[in-house]
Amino acid sequence: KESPARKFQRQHMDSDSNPSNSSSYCNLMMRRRNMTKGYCKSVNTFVHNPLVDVQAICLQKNITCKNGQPNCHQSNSSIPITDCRLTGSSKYPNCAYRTSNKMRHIIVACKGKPYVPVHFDGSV
Ligand SMILES: Nc1ncnc2c1ncn2[C@@H]1O[C@H](C(=O)NS(=O)(=O)C[C@H]2[C@@H](O)[C@H](n3ccc(=O)[nH]c3=O)O[C@@H]2CO)[C@@H](O)[C@H]1O
Repeated sequence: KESPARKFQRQHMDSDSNPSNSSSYCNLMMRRRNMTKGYCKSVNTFVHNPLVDVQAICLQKNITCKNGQPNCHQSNSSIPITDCRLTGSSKYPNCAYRTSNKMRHIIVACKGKPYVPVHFDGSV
């Protein structure tokens, strides 16, 4: 069974690539990372920093998550991300995404021992 930490890495980590402004990045990556099975995941962010840098965000002060839980943390610097957003004309199983590269502070929820990212809460 996939752990929450591994699921976060599968869904949100892409340290090896720079934010590519190729419009096919999201179409490829959403499939490759298994987020188009059964339904097209509507919004997903990939983070392009090394995993250790994203794990270090859990050491920042606690802030409230969107769901009200108190275990979120915001990166103190802005980092390169790629937001993937389903297009209106997308028809399952052909999930079509708009790819947008951004520099943002990201907000993650952390959990467990070791205390690591398990959920992407948003970016600012
Ligand atoms: N405090 C917590 N502590 C611990 N765990 C917590 C906590 N909160 C949730 N989980 C868990 O996380 C799991 C999960 O998948 N939550 S999810 O909201 O659907 C994820 C969002 C995100 O993937 C994506 N999105 C969204 C915006 C954006 O900019 N970029 C972007 O990628 O869209 C998704 C839907 O919004 C779920 O098992 C829930 O129980």
